Amino acid sequence: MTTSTSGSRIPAVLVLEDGRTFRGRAYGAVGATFGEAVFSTGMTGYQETLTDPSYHRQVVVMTAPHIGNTGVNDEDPESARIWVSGYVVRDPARVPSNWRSRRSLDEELRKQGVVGISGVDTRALTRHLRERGAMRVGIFSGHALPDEGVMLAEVRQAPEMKGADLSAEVATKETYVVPAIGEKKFTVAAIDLGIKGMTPHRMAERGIEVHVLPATATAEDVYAVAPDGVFFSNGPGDPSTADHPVAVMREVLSRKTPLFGICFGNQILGRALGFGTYKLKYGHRGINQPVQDRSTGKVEITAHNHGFAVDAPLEGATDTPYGRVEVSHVCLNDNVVEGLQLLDQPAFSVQYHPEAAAGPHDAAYLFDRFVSLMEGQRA
Ligand SMILES: NC(=O)CC[C@H](N)C(=O)O
Repeated sequence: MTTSTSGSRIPAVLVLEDGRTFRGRAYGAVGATFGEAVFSTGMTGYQETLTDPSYHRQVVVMTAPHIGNTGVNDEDPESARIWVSGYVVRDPARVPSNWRSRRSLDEELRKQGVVGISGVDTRALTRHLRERGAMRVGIFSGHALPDEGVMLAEVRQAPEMKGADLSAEVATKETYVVPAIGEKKFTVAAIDLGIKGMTPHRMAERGIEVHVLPATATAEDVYAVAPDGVFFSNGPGDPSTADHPVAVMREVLSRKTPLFGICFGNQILGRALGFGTYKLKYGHRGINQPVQDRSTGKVEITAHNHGFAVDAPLEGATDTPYGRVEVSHVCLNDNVVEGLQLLDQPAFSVQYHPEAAAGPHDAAYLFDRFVSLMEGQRA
């Protein structure tokens, strides 16, 4: 039997920056942590969520009440470590059960020093965040907790997500290559702004050799790999700070190289084309978000993790220095822009996660569209 904090008696308290508090018990590491409080509606896929670098500096609240049921395996992580800065659950599994499970989730959180809290009414907390918006939060655990006023002051001193430039903190420092599976058909330069492991894998499955470059890569670095296409990844932080990738993308657009972006990559395309980005009240996070592909009219259920969005006109084409652009995808819950498609050159992006880790596979066709753009360029 592994020791577990899921039955822990160590007190913990969650303090929101507006002064609301929730009491519970320590889960994972014991200590104090800070971040932006956000909620995820995924019923499964907690390992993918925890290890998605886009969650850097966020404290994730799980709306699904039972977390940890399938333990922790060695196959599902999306990167080499847990990135969330804190984790909030209602009722952690006392005994994980799955053929792939190697250890319990609370053990893994402790091993990686991630402070969490359990026994919280995560529905009430989520409703609060939905009404008031995402905000800073602290989790404090231990037998001798500071006064509430002290904790609140610490929460209010933590950095905000708005204005945060975080890609370089999570991205690879060195270029690495993910080989094509089977016959190699294309080379893609992928700018790592916080890339999830499944993304190059989805490309590799389609015969693409993926050169994953650091967030600081220049256009020269990109073209040094002689790419058939260029990809801009997901990543943490505020897209309004991403001036360097925006400049690199403009170079790619001016050369008309096939281009695909996911999530942060979509926001960077928006900015490269001259649109603004803004912070959503509480964002989209989970694996059950309905999106419409306006080119086919089809509705897909998709995985999301974004707190910012592109401010582009939903109807009609907009003229940009790189030709006309249309909003290709919209979220059916709130009409947020979920994709951009250039009409006069081979470039597009989506705000959500076709790599589906975790999440439904409805949007896998987007990787095929990227392949078609690269084929079209060769024809
Ligand atoms: N998953 C992502 O790429 C997120 C993009 C950006 N950090 C946001 O919150 O909107």
